[in-house]
Amino acid sequence: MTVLVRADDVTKRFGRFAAVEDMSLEVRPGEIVGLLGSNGAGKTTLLRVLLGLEAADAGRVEVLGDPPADADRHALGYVPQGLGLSQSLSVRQNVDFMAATFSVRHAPALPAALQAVADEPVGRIGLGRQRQLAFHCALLHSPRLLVLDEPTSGVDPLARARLWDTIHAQAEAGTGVLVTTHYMQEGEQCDRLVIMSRGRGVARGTVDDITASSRTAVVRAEDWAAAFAALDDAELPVVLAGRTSRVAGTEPGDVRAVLDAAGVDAEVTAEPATLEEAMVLIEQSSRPGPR
Ligand SMILES: Nc1ncnc2c1ncn2[C@@H]1O[C@H](COP(=O)(O)OP(=O)(O)OP(=O)(O)O)[C@@H](O)[C@H]1O
Repeated sequence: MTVLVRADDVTKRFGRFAAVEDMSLEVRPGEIVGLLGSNGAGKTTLLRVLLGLEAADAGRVEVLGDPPADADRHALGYVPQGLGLSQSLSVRQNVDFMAATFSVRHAPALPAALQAVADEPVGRIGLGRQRQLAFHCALLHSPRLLVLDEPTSGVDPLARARLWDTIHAQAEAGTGVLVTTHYMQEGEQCDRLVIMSRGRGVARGTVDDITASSRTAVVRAEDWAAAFAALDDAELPVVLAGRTSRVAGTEPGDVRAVLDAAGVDAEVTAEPATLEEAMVLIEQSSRPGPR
């Protein structure tokens, strides 16, 4: 099957600092690939290299079989973190501008929420609608590959769900989607994930692949506050989920020993880690050790 975008061992440096190092990934038609990682992991830089907005210092990138600089722009839709809209132009003028850029003769109708503010300058409409507009503009020319950099950051849960409906509809129609996100619930909506840490790819696969090797000790106690306090005092990486304490990457036996020493009666079981817990464990284990 066609590969829409492929990166092989890509490195991008700013001065001596490698923002992206030996990164490889590919996106095929109809799949949603999530690029996850903490702030500064290198996600945006990698997207910019894939789109030809930054030149790689090493490695190879192909967009529909061509180097990014020669890639057919009509095949690409991009929603950057900053949205790329003209703030002083109205909603309708932004759409007209993008339609003209891509020679789109029959632009799809504006969604109702944008129709209501069609003549407002973009700088005066809310962030949720601005994101919706950026999506609308990126999709005007029916791209084969959609690249989204934190597309739902700062929007309310309902607007986020709607944007994800659009992403799924695009993928179902055959568009390949590469999306960065900080929200783990969004990671769970992707077909595959690539996790970056300090510029490198540190894990990849489906959510199940990524969480499979990580376990969490789960503590249920009548005196849940005492259980949490004992585990926290022992400096275990404990978090509260309702009245249950979760200690990712820690053996139940070690957790039980702490609770026994503190005289807290509790049931301790091992469960699969959530994606968020697995991410924290992956991030910790990929940290360089003390020199
Ligand atoms: N033009 C640049 N010049 C120098 N350093 C840069 C430049 N662009 C990015 N960096 C650095 O490269 C690293 C990766 O940045 P990048 O924006 O790619 O990370 P990110 O994973 O997208 O982070 P975030 O989730 O916060 O957007 C950061 O340390 C950043 O400061």
